[in-house]
Amino acid sequence: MTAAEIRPLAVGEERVAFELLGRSLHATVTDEVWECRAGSFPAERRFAAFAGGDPVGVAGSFATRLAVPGGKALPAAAVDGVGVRADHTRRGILTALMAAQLEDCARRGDVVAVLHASETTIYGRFGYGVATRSQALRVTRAALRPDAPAGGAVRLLSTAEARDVVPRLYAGPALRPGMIERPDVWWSYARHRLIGEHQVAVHTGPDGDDGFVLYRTEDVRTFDHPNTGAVLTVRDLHAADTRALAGLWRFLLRVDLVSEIRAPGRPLGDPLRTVLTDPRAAAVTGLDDELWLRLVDVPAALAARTYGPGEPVVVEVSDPLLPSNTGRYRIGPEEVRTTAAEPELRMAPDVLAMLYLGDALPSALAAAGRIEVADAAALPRADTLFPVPVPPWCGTPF
Ligand SMILES: CC(=O)SCCNC(=O)CCNC(=O)[C@H](O)C(C)(C)COP(=O)(O)OP(=O)(O)OC[C@H]1O[C@@H](n2cnc3c(N)ncnc32)[C@H](O)[C@@H]1OP(=O)(O)O
Repeated sequence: MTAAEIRPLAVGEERVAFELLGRSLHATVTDEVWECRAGSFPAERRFAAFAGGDPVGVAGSFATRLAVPGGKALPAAAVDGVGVRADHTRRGILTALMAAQLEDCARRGDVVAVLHASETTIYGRFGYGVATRSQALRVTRAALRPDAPAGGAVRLLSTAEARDVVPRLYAGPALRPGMIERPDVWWSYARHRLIGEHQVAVHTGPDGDDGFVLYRTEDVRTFDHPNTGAVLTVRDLHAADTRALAGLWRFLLRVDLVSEIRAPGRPLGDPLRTVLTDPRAAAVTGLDDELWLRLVDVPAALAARTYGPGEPVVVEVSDPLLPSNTGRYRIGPEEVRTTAAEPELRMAPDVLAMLYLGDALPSALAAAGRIEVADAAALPRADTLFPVPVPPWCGTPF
């Protein structure tokens, strides 16, 4: 238990809370930084811990929607800005903030909460599980196949144009499970940092603008290596289809004086390799957990997604943090309902979250000891119900 007082952040306390957050993340908050960030750090939806009148911990969220398998977009809390002052850590402050925040999310009607974790050992205990993963690509000496989709045009935008065009072009949840809407509060900072600090190119296909990429280049020449090309880093790339994706990569690969393109945070199964003459020219250099998911309203979340064909399974969930989720659910392609039937599989909320967007396979989690199997016949059924054809991916930092 913590001795700190946990309460909603009040209007007027935003900057002092943001400075505390900055210190916990080893960042300095100058007037200039605050000017860029103030719009993305409202008091609303933010909880703080106070000790001796000073804020010593903070955790916030913004309202968004998360795409789930089948095409629905659910009300979601995107959790951000979590930090505890270094002289108050490991006293239960985060635990108290997370409890207050989850209760608040439930009250507001958020069906799920999502976050990106600074460290992977923190959030499982609060019911968050890894629901999407991403890969980092390193592209060198690559060229597109002659039969790769073509025909579109790419143009570079000025920063002012990009601030207007890119938010309208981002299609978000319409594209893929795991993606979220980017509300104004998100764009408020992204307009400064993401757009302001990157080159922005837009792809136009037969039906108009259908993709964009934000990238920056870094001059890595040295005295000993004066002819080394720059490193181009892709920061945000979204394309409506493979034609737009190929068009944007065709453009990137033609930027002069570049020796290497780095593309972190790309989806698993990115079609890039399929349109290159040499798939190995796009090497996978990293595999990361991406979006962490927490089902805030388990029955509503389970009912909102679609499932693969097959017989239902009975899953028992125990959720000490949000006890109304505790129960037995009969999950099948026709319907999801609570049941009194004996459970076939038992799992904690973080494990259900890992299955929910289709990223993890039930039998793999059972083999790892994360799912308690009461009836082994249920596992192959669960393996056909939960997975999805295209790996889920978020693609939005927050
Ligand atoms: C969504 C985001 O914003 S991610 C950014 C998160 N913020 C940061 O990483 C900033 C730097 N770190 C911090 O501010 C703090 O260490 C926090 C917020 C991560 C944790 O805050 P604390 O108040 O110390 O957490 P709290 O005391 O409630 O710990 C709860 C449990 O989690 C464990 N834990 C907390 N942080 C960590 C960590 N970084 N690594 C491993 N375990 C951790 C604690 O040991 C404790 O375990 P126990 O219950 O078995 O004893």
